[in-house]
Amino acid sequence: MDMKSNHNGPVLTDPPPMTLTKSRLGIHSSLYPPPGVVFSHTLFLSIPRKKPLIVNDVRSSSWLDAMKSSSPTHRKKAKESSTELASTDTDFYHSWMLKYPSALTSFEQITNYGKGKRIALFLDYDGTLSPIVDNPDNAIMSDTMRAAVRNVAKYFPTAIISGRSRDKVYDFVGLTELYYAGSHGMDILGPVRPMSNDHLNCIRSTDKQGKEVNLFQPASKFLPMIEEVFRSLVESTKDIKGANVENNKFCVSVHYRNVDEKYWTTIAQCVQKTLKDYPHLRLTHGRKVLEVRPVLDWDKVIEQQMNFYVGLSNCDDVLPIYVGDDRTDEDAFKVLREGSRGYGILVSSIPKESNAFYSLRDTSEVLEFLKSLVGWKKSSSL
Ligand SMILES: O=P(O)(O)OC[C@H]1O[C@H](O[C@H]2O[C@H](CO)[C@@H](O)[C@H](O)[C@H]2O)[C@H](O)[C@@H](O)[C@@H]1O
Repeated sequence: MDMKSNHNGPVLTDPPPMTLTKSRLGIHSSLYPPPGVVFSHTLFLSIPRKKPLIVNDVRSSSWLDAMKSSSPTHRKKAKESSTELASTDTDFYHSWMLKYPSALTSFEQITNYGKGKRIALFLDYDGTLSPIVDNPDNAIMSDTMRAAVRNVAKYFPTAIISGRSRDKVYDFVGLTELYYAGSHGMDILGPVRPMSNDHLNCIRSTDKQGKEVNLFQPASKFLPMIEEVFRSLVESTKDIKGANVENNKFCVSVHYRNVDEKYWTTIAQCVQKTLKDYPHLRLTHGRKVLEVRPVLDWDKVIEQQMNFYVGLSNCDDVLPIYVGDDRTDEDAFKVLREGSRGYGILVSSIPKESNAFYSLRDTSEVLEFLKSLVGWKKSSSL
């Protein structure tokens, strides 16, 4: 595992991603040249390397820079929602949108590509379906958004992908007709299909309603380690006012949104100290959150997720659309972009570099986009 410093600060990375092909995604589109490579059914869980983890010293400015840039501040957010946006900010946003056009104004272009294909929707939860709030337990989804998600799922296979534990995100969304992927895709529950997902090393299980389901947990052996790390981080951060450690089953979130900025280094030091004892875990940055997760080949995890939902048969006609706001969603955007396979849509009210194709400003635009998809589907099937 290498330690790489980029403009976002230090991120512990997995081995360099293998070249992605459409056939590796297992779902092809006639929009792009045919791959000519046969999809392999191998299980992709990579074995963590024994090499000791090298973590950059948290006192280096890159850690703090990454932490500071991980989400707009309250002041910035207030300004963004104001109708009196400074004209320079507006200009900056509009020039950024030339690179990441609005998925609403480009809707016709997206649906033109989607004609004759099955659109599969992947929706992030926090910041995409529910607005970012100070307390993670209060990230409630509006009834209007729930109705829109329920509606869209009638027409397109729809999955909620979250960094949270699967149970927690299910409790927030509460729709049985969806697929749920918790812990950034390390915990997926889905229906049993004919020609099942056996090649993905799924196990049969039953859901809360007692229905038979497929369960995909590529990081199950990390469970005791994550539990241990969770307890250790709760203990080491207990005296930092505002710090909140969330157990997301196969990963742990250390929130610093409510911590005074002068203690951010202390938070980072706690995480760094813990990670030193666990070379098979890595750190990623989210929105005012440090996330500890297993070292896995993330391209493969994402690839498998997509195969899990859409299946491998008749997959040439699938167009995946992934909507998300976070740095962790970038992994999925990258897989879609590099495989020239589908569209990433970044939800952001501030300009930022992304692997997405399109953008939406906030959750209200996500709502509008979902409604538009339903409207388009209804009118096209008349
Ligand atoms: O993949 P996601 O569904 O976007 O999950 C990513 C993290 O989301 C949550 O944290 C974020 O949202 C909170 C509520 O709005 C906010 O308080 C926090 O600052 C954000 O980072 C969740 O609590 C984390 O566990 C997820 O990893």
